Amino acid sequence: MKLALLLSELLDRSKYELHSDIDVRGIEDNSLKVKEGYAFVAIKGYKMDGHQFIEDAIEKGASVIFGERDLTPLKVPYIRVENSRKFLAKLTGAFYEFPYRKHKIIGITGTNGKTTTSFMLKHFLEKAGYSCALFGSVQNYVNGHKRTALNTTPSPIHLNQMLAESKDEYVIMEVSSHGISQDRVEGIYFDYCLFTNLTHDHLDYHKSMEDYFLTKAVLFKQLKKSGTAVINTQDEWGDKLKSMLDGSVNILTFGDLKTDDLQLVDAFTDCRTTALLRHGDDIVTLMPTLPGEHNVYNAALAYLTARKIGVRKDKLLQSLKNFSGVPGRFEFVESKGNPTVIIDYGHTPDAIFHCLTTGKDCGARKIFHVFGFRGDRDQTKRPEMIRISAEISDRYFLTTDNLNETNLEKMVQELNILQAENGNQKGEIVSDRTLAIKKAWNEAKEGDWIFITGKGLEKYEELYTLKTENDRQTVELLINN
Ligand SMILES: CC(=O)N[C@H]1[C@@H](OP(=O)(O)OP(=O)(O)OC[C@H]2O[C@@H](n3ccc(=O)[nH]c3=O)[C@H](O)[C@@H]2O)O[C@H](CO)[C@@H](O)[C@@H]1O[C@H](C)C(=O)N[C@@H](C)C(=O)N[C@H](CCC(=O)O)C(=O)O
Ligand SMILES: Nc1ncnc2c1ncn2[C@@H]1O[C@H](COP(=O)(O)OP(=O)(O)OP(=O)(O)O)[C@@H](O)[C@H]1O
Repeated sequence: MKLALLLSELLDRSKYELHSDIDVRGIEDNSLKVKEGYAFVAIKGYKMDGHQFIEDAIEKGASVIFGERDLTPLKVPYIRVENSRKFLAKLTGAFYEFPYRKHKIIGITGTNGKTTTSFMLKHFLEKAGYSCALFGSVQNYVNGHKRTALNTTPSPIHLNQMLAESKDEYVIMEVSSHGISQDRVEGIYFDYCLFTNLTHDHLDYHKSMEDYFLTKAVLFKQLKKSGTAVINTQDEWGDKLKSMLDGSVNILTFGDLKTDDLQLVDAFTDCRTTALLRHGDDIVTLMPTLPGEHNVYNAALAYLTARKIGVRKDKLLQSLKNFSGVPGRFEFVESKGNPTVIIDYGHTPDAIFHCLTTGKDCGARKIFHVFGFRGDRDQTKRPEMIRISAEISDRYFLTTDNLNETNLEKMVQELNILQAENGNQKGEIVSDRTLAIKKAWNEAKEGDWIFITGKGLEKYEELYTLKTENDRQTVELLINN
């Protein structure tokens, strides 16, 4: 594509008219991936500064460079832009001819429940006959095919590539706060934006809950004029979001007040929570196949959105019965005569609270809990997670999750301090995750429930004693021995 055409909607003509005829064959922000004729956008990142790799990009064949710094003339044209991240997203959108415009776009944000709500909504829409792409943390789905997901919200290059390839009528995407703050969805306008909840997480990145909230709120500024915000107002931040948006966009709310569009009237909590809801003048009984009141909230948001899209109530209730769950979210591993094991991705205080409480509601005799913390990630949530586990479970094992840049000795030292300050005598530190699971397995009896939280079905990144690849495989090994 000629540079002039590519930039016509993005920059003032004076910035590029001398180079209008340059042919741009692709776009990259990673010099290692640049090919002949590509545009390279230099981004100042968290670890590195892309401006350092400009020469590298030129050597690989870049035909034009964009960046934020004033630079001495280069071998190829250099165009300075205000904000490289925003520009990369807009440039990629233009390169793929604004592919979001071909689809109905649904963005889901919030601390917990994005993946579950997105899977439920995809299921609802597909059962109603719509084709549906999904971009999220478990996997991406495009034109009915699965692809590996590297980030919850893909980079703008990957995102626009997938939007361009997708022939799906609807595209559902999980939008993380990192994705929003790094402008990965810049230039994309949404038909629906959903807000699940906001609780303690990512305060290593956002510094305060207010800052975290304001980042999430940015997504709702990208609603189309005809778009709708679907908000869980039971959550205090959801309520705040509603007040912030009131009068500026269409809003639908799920909550426990008469003024809510979908009102939670009652919830009967046993293993499969049944919820009685009022939708306008209609009474709806939701019974998600996934246990827990939190999954009623997820199902309610998906239901409200699908109804607004036009799917009939009876179709939705019928398809909810066939929902087969989400990989690694309250995933049962059951075997005769053994304890029940639940593998769950929960890695926030609120998530483990909901998970363990659901175990109690399901009639677990004793609750065993195996969990750890990601190295280099929000350390302020750790004490609360231990306090919740110590209060609800009968026995808990603190172990390792992905260590990232932290070394094992340092993590174990931290676990010891955290346990001494926040735990109780029910807790024990077993740093090898597979051995922690084994210990829980050996102590628990039939009728007890073992919760292994934090990783879902993610692959282990550390080397452990049992040579398994994830929590599920570890449990299966123990069952079969
Ligand atoms: C801290 C963080 O979020 N980093 C994200 C960010 O990377 P960055 O821009 O800071 O990259 P950097 O390594 O500093 O490099 C700067 C620039 O130099 C370029 N470079 C680098 C080396 C080189 O040789 N040549 C070169 O050109 C890089 O391509 C980049 O453009 O932008 C990248 C592209 O969009 C992301 O892939 C990357 O996500 C990393 C991998 C990550 O793990 N992020 C996590 C925290 C994240 O985003 N998580 C959320 C979900 C959170 C949740 O809900 O749990 C998500 O949406 O996935
Ligand atoms: N509505 C909810 N409220 C509180 N906790 C929830 C809710 N939904 C799910 N959870 C818990 O959070 C965990 C992660 O759920 P899910 O993957 O759906 O959320 P997510 O927002 O995609 O998370 P992440 O951003 O970490 O990928 C679940 O395994 C469960 O323990």
